[in-house]
Amino acid sequence: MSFDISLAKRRCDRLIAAHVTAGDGVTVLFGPSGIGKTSVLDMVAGLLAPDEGHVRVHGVTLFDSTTRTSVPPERRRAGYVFQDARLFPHRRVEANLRYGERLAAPAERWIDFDAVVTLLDIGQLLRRWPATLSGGEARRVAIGRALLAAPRFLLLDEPLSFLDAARRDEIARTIEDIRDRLRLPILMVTHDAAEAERLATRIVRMG
Ligand SMILES: Nc1ncnc2c1ncn2[C@@H]1O[C@H](COP(=O)(O)OP(=O)(O)OP(=O)(O)O)[C@@H](O)[C@H]1O
Repeated sequence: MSFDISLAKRRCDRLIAAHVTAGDGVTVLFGPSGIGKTSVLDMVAGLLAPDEGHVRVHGVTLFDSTTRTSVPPERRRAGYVFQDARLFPHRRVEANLRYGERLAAPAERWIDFDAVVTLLDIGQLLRRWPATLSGGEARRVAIGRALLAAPRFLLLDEPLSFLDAARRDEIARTIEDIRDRLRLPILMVTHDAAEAERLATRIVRMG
């Protein structure tokens, strides 16, 4: 089982709850804006504390309220790609990627710099500053930085939002490549039904 997640949290008078049991591939959390999809990714990553529940990935417990287990975020081996890329603005693309690489213990690395650059087709961007990148380019670099940190799973928050049709297709193909070639389990959030249909191995509806 890739993901075994059951979480609940009260936030601003809203009860956020998610139940996911999923094998390999892309698991899409689908639901309307404000239902708590990003909050669920934050809880899986360890950035937000659930009120109760558990998070297990590949059988490893990352959080369990009954045993008061909570693995710190930096030890969860999550590759979290935020909706707004969050590249370091004062580092060139290559330095952003190298930052991810340095987060991975050498023994845990399963993909190297050149393979990531090829997979994401970002070789021509390495000397550029983040401020000069298009939305789609910035997102590809953010995915690359996440992969270089040797994650055991990826968390993608609205990876196709705010892009034109051609760029959306590009990122969608990248996600399909990661799903099919790297075989990395992906938990992805979207409120777009077509996006969910295209990429999902399974869809978990919230709300
Ligand atoms: N930092 C915060 N502090 C308190 N409440 C928050 C915070 N961030 C989000 N919320 C609330 O938690 C609820 C879920 O928000 P969340 O962003 O997880 O939803 P979402 O489904 O991802 O929405 P969207 O698709 O608009 O990003 C909302 O009611 C929101 O107002």
